Amino acid sequence: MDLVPSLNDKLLFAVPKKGRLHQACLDLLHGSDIQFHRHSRLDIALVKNLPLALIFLPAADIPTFVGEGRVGLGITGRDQVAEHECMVPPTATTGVDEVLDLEFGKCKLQVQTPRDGNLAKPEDLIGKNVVTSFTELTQKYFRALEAQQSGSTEQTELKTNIKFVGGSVEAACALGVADGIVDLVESGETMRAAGLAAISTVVESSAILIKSKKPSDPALVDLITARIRGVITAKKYVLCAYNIERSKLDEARKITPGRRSPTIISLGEDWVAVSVMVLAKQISLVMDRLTEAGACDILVNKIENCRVDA
Ligand SMILES: Nc1ncnc2c1ncn2[C@@H]1O[C@H](COP(=O)(O)OP(=O)(O)OP(=O)(O)O)[C@@H](O)[C@H]1O
Ligand SMILES: O=P(O)(O)OC[C@H]1O[C@H](OP(=O)(O)OP(=O)(O)O)[C@H](O)[C@@H]1O
Repeated sequence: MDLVPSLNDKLLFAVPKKGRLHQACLDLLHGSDIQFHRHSRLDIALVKNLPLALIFLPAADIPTFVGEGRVGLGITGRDQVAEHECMVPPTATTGVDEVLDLEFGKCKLQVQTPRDGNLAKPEDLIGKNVVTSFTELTQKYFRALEAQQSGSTEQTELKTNIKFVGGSVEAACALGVADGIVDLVESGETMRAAGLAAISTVVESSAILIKSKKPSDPALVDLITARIRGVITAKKYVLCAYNIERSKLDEARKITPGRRSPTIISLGEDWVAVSVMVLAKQISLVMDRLTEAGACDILVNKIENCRVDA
């Protein structure tokens, strides 16, 4: 099946084809009712219910495709955008704009050295071998460090030797290829298992929705952004409902102010029913405090989807 001709009138949306961001992106598309069928081995899928086509690409390549403009929207890590922008600085018409922080894929790009060695500060790596998949950001980082150390603003040749590897970066020190590495850390398990410790952070990252400077269908970009924002917000909040005596309502409102305000329904002269959005990670504490304040019949519901102000 030749899909390419049918892409002409479609907004293209790049999604990581594998790796750490892939499944979370598929869940987000599902939650946003972006319906598609991907044929096996095909990296293009037409969306059934919107004038949109998904392009499955490596996360590292997505800033290039969106930055060039033919692909209007994309999801990748902020680290990948930063790496790309070091290599190809954005102009008025090229490069990408960040639309939304998607609040998954959180990690840090960190300088790491052997735990039992004597390289405790990033300056100790100047003039040594550093291995990474993020060569542009690493060069920028060591260039700044070397300039700071020499006290000169003049650009001289980089003393630190930066080498690229595509994966399993953490093996480089043990194999004698590197004195230190610059790699992503989330839980820190990979780093600790390799006998390494983080000595500095280059950038902090999470998955982001990006768009090109002039997408072919800005209205559709806005619609997809609103849908995705709704799914992200729904995951972050729960809906809490409780009953309370009217005389205790002021205290309860302080505990659950809501995003705009709680919804309050009268249950006769003395009692009210309250319904309010609460941050999911705070709900246990909020329920404890509501109980103390005299609330009863407290119920908590998941929010499947929502449209609320940013
Ligand atoms: N351990 C992690 N925790 C959270 N996010 C991560 C982690 N590792 C990578 N990421 C994010 O996911 C993006 C893609 O990284 P990943 O290593 O999955 O890419 P890949 O190279 O396409 O896949 P693979 O490693 O399977 O070849 C990174 O740029 C980063 O933003
Ligand atoms: O701090 P942690 O939770 O252990 O995660 C960090 C690891 O995750 C990423 O690699 P990934 O497993 O995606 O594979 P890769 O080494 O092939 O890139 C990253 O490059 C680290 O190796």
